[in-house]
Amino acid sequence: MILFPNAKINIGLNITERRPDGYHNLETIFYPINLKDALEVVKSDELSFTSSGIDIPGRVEDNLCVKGYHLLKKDFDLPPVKIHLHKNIPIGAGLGGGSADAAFFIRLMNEEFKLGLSAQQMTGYARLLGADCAFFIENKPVYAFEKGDEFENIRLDLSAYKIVLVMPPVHVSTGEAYGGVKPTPVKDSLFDLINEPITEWRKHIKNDFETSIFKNHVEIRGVKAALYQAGAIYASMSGSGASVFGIFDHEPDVEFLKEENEVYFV
Ligand SMILES: C[C@](O)(CO)[C@H](O)COP(=O)(O)OP(=O)(O)OC[C@H]1O[C@@H](n2ccc(N)nc2=O)[C@H](O)[C@@H]1O
Ligand SMILES: Nc1ncnc2c1ncn2[C@@H]1O[C@H](COP(=O)(O)OP(=O)(O)OP(=O)(O)O)[C@@H](O)[C@H]1O
Repeated sequence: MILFPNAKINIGLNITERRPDGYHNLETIFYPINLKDALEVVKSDELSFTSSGIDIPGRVEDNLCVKGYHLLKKDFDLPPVKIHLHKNIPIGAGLGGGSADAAFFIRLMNEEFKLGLSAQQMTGYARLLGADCAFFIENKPVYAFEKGDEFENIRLDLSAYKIVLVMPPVHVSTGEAYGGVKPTPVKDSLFDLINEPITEWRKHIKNDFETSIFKNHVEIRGVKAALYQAGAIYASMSGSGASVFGIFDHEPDVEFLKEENEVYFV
């Protein structure tokens, strides 16, 4: 069976406090976008993992799909499988690519081997693999809070707009990004702010990671400025970076950004 795990963007991201477990409480809007990996799983004689496309750093046993297999294997009598991942979603981008692979792997195994897991149970497994993973089980626009793994449904449809995603030639690790932020409680919640017209978002909706990441990586700040110059209604870094997205009400001319960056229309 083949599934196509998609990326997400964060519209606003407020890091509100440090938790006793070393993680941070936050609030953000997760929005799924049309940039996808391809994940294939077939029954086999032994467990294996291969990948193509963008190179994935790290050991095979640390790949979130392989970790997902071992997690489910604890509770279910699973046969060995051959996993192949074609990687299109940039890594170290704040797009949740690895997390999407993990969640879609759980969904795929549930369907292929009739594990009978509900969405809520799959979300429980996904949460154990990473804070971002849980979102990709239901994979619809949500307001997320706590570690980013508790959700409230929202109505948000950006299909009438053009979303341009820019990946500068820089990778930011999630750990590095959290290390640079001073948690601050919020006055106005994103849960309400997201209902304002998009033309108002620029004034009120921010990503707390930008301050420190822009200091260390001026080229990322440059991309955001360029998207506004090209006429974006709203532009922001996604998650912990390094990708930056712009929301436009027209097809923008962003040819000039392609010289230095990867550019996607999502
Ligand atoms: C930046 C975001 O992408 C926003 O959606 C996420 O918060 C990151 O989620 P993720 O990559 O799934 O994170 P995990 O793999 O669970 O954790 C990576 C590292 O990020 C930090 N981390 C992550 C999530 C969170 N709420 N607080 C944290 O402090 C921790 O240092 C952790 O060791
Ligand atoms: N299936 C996978 N795809 C990509 N990276 C993976 C995968 N499984 C494990 N990883 C590991 O995760 C690391 C990427 O995580 P990182 O948080 O830096 O980037 P990200 O893709 O932007 O994710 P996020 O949006 O959650 O921050 C890689 O260095 C890699 O070692």
